[in-house]
Amino acid sequence: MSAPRTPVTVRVPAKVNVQLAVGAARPDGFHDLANVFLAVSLFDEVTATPADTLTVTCEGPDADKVPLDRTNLAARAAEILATRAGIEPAVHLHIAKNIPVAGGMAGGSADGAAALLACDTLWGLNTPLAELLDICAELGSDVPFSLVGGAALGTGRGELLTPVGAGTFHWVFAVADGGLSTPAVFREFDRLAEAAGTEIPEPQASPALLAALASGDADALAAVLANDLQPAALSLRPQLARTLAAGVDGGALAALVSGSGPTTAFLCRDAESAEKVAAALSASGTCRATRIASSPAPGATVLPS
Ligand SMILES: C[C@](O)(CO)[C@H](O)COP(=O)(O)OP(=O)(O)OC[C@H]1O[C@@H](n2ccc(N)nc2=O)[C@H](O)[C@@H]1O
Ligand SMILES: Nc1ncnc2c1ncn2[C@@H]1O[C@H](COP(=O)(O)OP(=O)(O)OP(=O)(O)O)[C@@H](O)[C@H]1O
Repeated sequence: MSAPRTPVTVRVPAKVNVQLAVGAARPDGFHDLANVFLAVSLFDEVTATPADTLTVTCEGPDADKVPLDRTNLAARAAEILATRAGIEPAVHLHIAKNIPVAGGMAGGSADGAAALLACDTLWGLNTPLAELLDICAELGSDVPFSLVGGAALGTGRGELLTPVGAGTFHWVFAVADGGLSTPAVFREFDRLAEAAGTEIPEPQASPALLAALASGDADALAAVLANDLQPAALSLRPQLARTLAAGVDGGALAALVSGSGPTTAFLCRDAESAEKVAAALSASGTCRATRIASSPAPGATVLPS
């Protein structure tokens, strides 16, 4: 067990949920999900450097919206890992943030998973993957997927992962002004369901969606994309409907809210079409910025030093 003295940098992807089926609220406040995660090629990087105490810094266009105290998921990951190993979390964590903050793309979760892997490597712990995944689940429902990446079905509250097949797809993401709180979107989902008075069915992964995802057929996937949180996100942020429409008018095969939003995701036929959709979204004035990405992307990865 020898710990490298040089800094360790981990690259970690954002996610989009191509199916997000949400069940009724559980007694613990969480919702059971059938959550088909897809990692996309928008990345944060977390660098762990030996230090006297645990500190966090962040750079990037949204850096001012990222907490630098112990509530940062990267700091929490380092603390939990150090406590389990019986050592001090003597590390400086620097986050190069490219994933939209509070955007429904699991940016904080990504940094938690990246910091965990970076610290595990820096401290030479070689923690087994199953144990790393347990720590990820303790950090948040999306964090296990950020560690493994690719494409996976998440059940339970989203933390129990089964890998699924995925061909290549091209995406545009429209970044909105301001974020949406994930708990607030789930609460709005509950409120809308109660107002509608309908029974919420058990969440089930769609066989048609899994087949379309595996085939790499963008038209087939476009026909079955589904996010049960979308009505709740639109209820809290009605102007997102204009962004969704602008992307479809601009040539996207399909549009949906990414996870709990407010980032919107546009599935495109190919890389060339994605450029055109991004330009149309920018010209529409209905979003703050656009990002082009492809999927699937690898999970948290240590970069060569
Ligand atoms: C919307 C998604 O991003 C889809 O992947 C996730 O379900 C959210 O995952 P996350 O941000 O990691 O969420 P967590 O940190 O685990 O939980 C934050 C809050 O979101 C709500 N929450 C989250 C996950 C879940 N399956 N049911 C929930 O109701 C709960 O109010 C919870 O207190
Ligand atoms: N490393 C981090 N990066 C960004 N936000 C963080 C981080 N750590 C903690 N947070 C807090 O988490 C909140 C949600 O941020 P995040 O970017 O993870 O949202 P999200 O992408 O909507 O999450 P999800 O898709 O998992 O629901 C932020 O408003 C911030 O207060």
